[in-house]
Amino acid sequence: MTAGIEVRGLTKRHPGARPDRPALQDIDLEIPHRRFVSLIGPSGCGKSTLLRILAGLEGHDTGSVSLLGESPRRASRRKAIGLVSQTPALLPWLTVRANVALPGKVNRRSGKEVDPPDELLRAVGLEDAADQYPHQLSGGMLQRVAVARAFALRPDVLLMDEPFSALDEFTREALQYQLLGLWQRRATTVVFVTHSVREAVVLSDEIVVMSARPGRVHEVLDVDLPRPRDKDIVKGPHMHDLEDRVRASLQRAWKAGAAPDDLVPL
Ligand SMILES: Nc1ncnc2c1ncn2[C@@H]1O[C@H](COP(=O)(O)OP(=O)(O)OP(=O)(O)O)[C@@H](O)[C@H]1O
Repeated sequence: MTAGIEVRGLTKRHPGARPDRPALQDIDLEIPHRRFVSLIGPSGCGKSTLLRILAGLEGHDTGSVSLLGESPRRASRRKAIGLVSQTPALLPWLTVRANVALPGKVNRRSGKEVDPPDELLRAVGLEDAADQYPHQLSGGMLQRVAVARAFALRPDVLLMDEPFSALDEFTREALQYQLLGLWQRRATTVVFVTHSVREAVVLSDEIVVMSARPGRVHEVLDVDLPRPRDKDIVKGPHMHDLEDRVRASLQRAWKAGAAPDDLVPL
C-alpha cells in the first residue's frame, strides 16, 4: 500500500508550556494513502495540534512527518492538502458557487486540476443554493459548502477538525454520507478529528485513540465494516460491538492520562 502519511517519533511542545508537558510525545502513525482515519481522545490530548502539524501550519520539535513523501509545508504549497474546521470560513460577499470556485480561481496558474463548483455542490445536495450568499444559509448548509470547497482542488490529503460537531444529529448524518461519497470518488486520504464514537465508527477505516498529558497514540483500532455503510450495516450488531470497543479504549486512554484528582468518567 502507498504510504500516505508517516509520522515518526514526533514530539511537540507549545511555546511557554512546561518542559515536561509536551502537547504531543513520541507519536508514531502510518496512514496508507486513501484511507479514512479518525482521531479521537480526551480534550487536550493534542488532536488539533497534530492536525495543524500535518497541515504545515505548525512545526514540531523532534521526529519526522511526511505526506506522500513530502514535508507538510511542501505538500501545502503544492495545494495537496485540504482543511475543514469546525467553523466554515466563507467569504460573505461571494455567492455559494463563487466561494466553491475560489480555490480554483486563486490557483489557476498552478496547473492543478479543479472540480467544477456545480458538480461539488450537487455532491453535497446544495445545487439549489448556488446563487445564494452565506448569510442566507443554515449552519449545516454552510458546512456543506465548506466540505465542497475543500474538495475543489482535489486534495491528496483532507484534514478535518470536528467539522460536524455544531450540527444536529440528522444534518450531521446527512453530511457524513455526503463526505463518504466525495471521499470514495476522489480517493483522498482523510484525517478526521471527532469526539463522537459513532461518527468515528461510521466513517473510518481506522480509529486512532489518543491519551492526554502528554498526547500519545494509545491504540489504533481497525473498523472492519463493509462499504458502502448502508443503514443495515450501521444499525447492525457489529457496529455496536465496534462502538463498545472504541468506548472501552477511550476509557483506558482517559485513565492513562488522568491526574490523580481528576473525576473518573462513568
Ligand atoms: N498555541 C498554543 N499555545 C500553547 N498551548 C497550546 C496551544 N495550542 C494548544 N495548546 C495546548 O496543547 C494541548 C493540546 O491542545 P489541542 O487543542 O491540540 O487538543 P485537542 O485534543 O484538540 O483538544 P479538544 O478536544 O478540546 O479540542 C492542550 O494542553 C492545549 O492547552
